[in-house]
Amino acid sequence: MSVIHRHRVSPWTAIPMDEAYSIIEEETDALDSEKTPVWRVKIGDVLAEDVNSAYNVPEVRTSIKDGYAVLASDSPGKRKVIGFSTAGSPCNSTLNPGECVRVSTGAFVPDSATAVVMVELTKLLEHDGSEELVIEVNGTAKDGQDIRLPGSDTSKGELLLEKGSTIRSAELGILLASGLQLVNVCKKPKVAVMSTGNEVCEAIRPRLPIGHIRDTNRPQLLALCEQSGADVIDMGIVEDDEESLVQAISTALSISSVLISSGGVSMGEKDLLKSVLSEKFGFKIHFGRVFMKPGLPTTFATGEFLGQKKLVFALPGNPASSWVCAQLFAVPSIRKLRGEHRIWHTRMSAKLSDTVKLDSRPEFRRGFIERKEGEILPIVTTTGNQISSRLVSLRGAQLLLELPGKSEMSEIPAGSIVQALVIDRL
Ligand SMILES: Nc1nc2c(c(=O)[nH]1)N[C@H]1C(S)=C(S)[C@@H](COP(=O)(O)OP(=O)(O)OC[C@H]3O[C@@H](n4cnc5c(N)ncnc54)[C@H](O)[C@@H]3O)O[C@H]1N2
Ligand code: MOO
Repeated sequence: MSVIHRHRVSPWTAIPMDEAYSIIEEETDALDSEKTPVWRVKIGDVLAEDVNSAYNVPEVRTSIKDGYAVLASDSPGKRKVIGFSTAGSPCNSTLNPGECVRVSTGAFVPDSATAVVMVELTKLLEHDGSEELVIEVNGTAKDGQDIRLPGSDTSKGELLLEKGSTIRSAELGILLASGLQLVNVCKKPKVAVMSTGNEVCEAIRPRLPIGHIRDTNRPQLLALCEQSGADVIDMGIVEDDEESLVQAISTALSISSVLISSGGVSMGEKDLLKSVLSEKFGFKIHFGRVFMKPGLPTTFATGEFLGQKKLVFALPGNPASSWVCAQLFAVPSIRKLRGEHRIWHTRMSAKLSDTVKLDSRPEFRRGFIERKEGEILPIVTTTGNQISSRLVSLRGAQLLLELPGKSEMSEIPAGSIVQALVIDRL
């Protein structure tokens, strides 16, 4: 299209954030799952089924203490040690009055025993040089004392991990403890990432011609998607012309479920992403602008390619815009594709350290938090100048402040409580 024919007013309504979130949730379907041997399940995998315990834990009565299995009905005094039950070597001798079995923590408690007395409450009276023969128990034991009953930790059939749980170190142990051999794990989405723009160059180039810029969006987006659980595919930099875009997008869609691009979605004559997606691929553009800052021209499209549904996040080229919009839209979508239940960033309250002037659009300022003595809420400070081109406004960002658009209120004073989305470790 020649520049003389470009739109002079955007044909795209800037939709509110909530609507954009709903569309993405609606259009993203969890991918299929596959049966996987439990020993192959990795940190970050998501379960596609509930995991129930295949047996009781513990399976038998076990000792909570290192000590002696006794009859609670015996009075304090001497006990003959008739055997020992250690973890892995159970002893099931029948106890008569005045007898005990030495037990260690986690070991089987003989069926006839009714309590365990810990070693600290006993005295050694006789031994044969290596083994205890007679001990003395100080005080009386309560019925059931220090005995862990079968199924008291988890019972057979109990829900251990819910479908949609992400495997972390604790969940890995719980999964292995379940006794399952195979478990359904969600497949990871393949996400292709490309940068567009004739001025965009590989970041590692030592020198760039005037008017060119280093591609920082693509490495950032690849890292963010990978960190969010996707298998990423680097599609490189694509020139701003229809033919190159069609070619690159076709390749990307043939090997991925999701395409994330940056650049080429605004009002310039080279901003071809929307028209290429709708006219050359027949994709539905669900939104072409969102009433937000940064990221006004953020575009989301879906369509069929080679018989499969594909999602496209065509993000603005400005570095802060592409990264913030990927956090807000692409990350939750990746989480949903890979079967996670909680897909949206956690929201928290924080106290503003400085007064902020509001923009006409709702704004997602980047911030970091500090704890101050005497303050209940964490204090949030923004990362300086928030212009969308300023890459370093992303540095150290833990939160995206959810600031409203300007109304009768044109600023939020220091000390006010604001809502923020948690995007990194606090
Ligand atoms: N007339 C209008 N102009 C602009 C509007 C508008 O509504 N009317 N919207 C502005 C907003 S808001 C944004 S955000 C940008 C987004 O524009 P594009 O997505 O078309 O992005 P480009 O023009 O291709 O690039 C913008 C900016 O970002 C730099 N860039 C691009 N790719 C990369 C990359 N991979 N790594 C680092 N930096 C990149 C590029 O050089 C430009 O400086 O449009 C406004 N304009
Ligand atoms: O919406 Mo844009 O990202 O402000 O420059």
